[in-house]
Amino acid sequence: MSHAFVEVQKAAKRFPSASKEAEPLTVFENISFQLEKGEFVCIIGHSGCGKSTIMNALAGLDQFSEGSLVMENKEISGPGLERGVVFQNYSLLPWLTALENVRFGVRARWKTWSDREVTDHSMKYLDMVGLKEVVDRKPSQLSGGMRQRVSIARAFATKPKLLLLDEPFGALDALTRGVIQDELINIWSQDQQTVFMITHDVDEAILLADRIFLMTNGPQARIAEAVEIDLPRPRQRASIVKHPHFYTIRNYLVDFLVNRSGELRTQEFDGQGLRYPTPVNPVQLATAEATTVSTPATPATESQENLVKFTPKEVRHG
Ligand SMILES: Nc1ncnc2c1ncn2[C@@H]1O[C@H](COP(=O)(O)OP(=O)(O)OP(=O)(O)O)[C@@H](O)[C@H]1O
Repeated sequence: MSHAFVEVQKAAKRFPSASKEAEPLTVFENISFQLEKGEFVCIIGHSGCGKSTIMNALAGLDQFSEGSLVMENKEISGPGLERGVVFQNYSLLPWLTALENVRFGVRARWKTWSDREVTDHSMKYLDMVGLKEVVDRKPSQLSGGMRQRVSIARAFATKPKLLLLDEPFGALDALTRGVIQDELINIWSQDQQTVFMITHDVDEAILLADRIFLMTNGPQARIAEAVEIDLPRPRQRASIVKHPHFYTIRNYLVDFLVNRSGELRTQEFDGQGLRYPTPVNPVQLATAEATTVSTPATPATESQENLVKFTPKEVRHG
């Protein structure tokens, strides 16, 4: 029996090809990972590698072709209120106001609550995302950022044990995105839900995540590594870039996406051991002595010198 909150083992997804003669499309295979309770995990990888397919399976909206998926030792076989999803396109009910959209989710979750309790609880979360003044507006009367906030408020208000975020800020401008990221951190730090989030934004992943899963390119994609983000919390967007590890981690992630996500596809992987990079002191790297120093000797810069100063280290055997 697993002690992990969520456990995926040897998962694969195959789609039949258009012609009968051709092989089915294997989007990904041999994917195994665990999520610990209260953990914030981001997953990044190039378009088409199967991130949304994994998320849909976690949400219970789709199934793997092979492998197992359990949450608290129970197989996930369909959608459930213990899992909340926020999609990029908000998915609000257009005929309901912001408040009614949130109330809808809260009412479904707590059927015995009075109307007052449902409203108060919904208002609390709308207030948290800064929408107290516009709760009576319908989605068409709200900006994109406001709609996404309603969607986040609705998901968090139902207090799902597992929150699934599929590029929730993808359509937002940089300023709004930053504000909502801060709100997400605030709510998550209060409620300590487990969050699994897809993003294409490396900086966003570093700001938010405890671990970042790196997916190789599809087809036959897999999770190649899990990068542990050891930057202290609470993290602030403005100051996180000054941390000596920030650019080291960032460069490592960018290097993976630009240079390694394609090459790694052909390498053998047993689906069990996930790896994270241990920052290596560039000076000691030159002497080939130590392999685990947590802080680079020189202040981090965005220069090429800082690229890939890591030695992967095996962790988490499932
Ligand atoms: N119903 C389907 N039938 C056939 N192929 C599909 C189906 N659904 C998804 N795919 C394929 O599966 C692959 C993975 O899709 P998915 O949306 O999970 O990728 P992704 O990593 O989330 O991409 P993006 O970052 O662009 O959102 C893609 O090549 C897609 O074309």
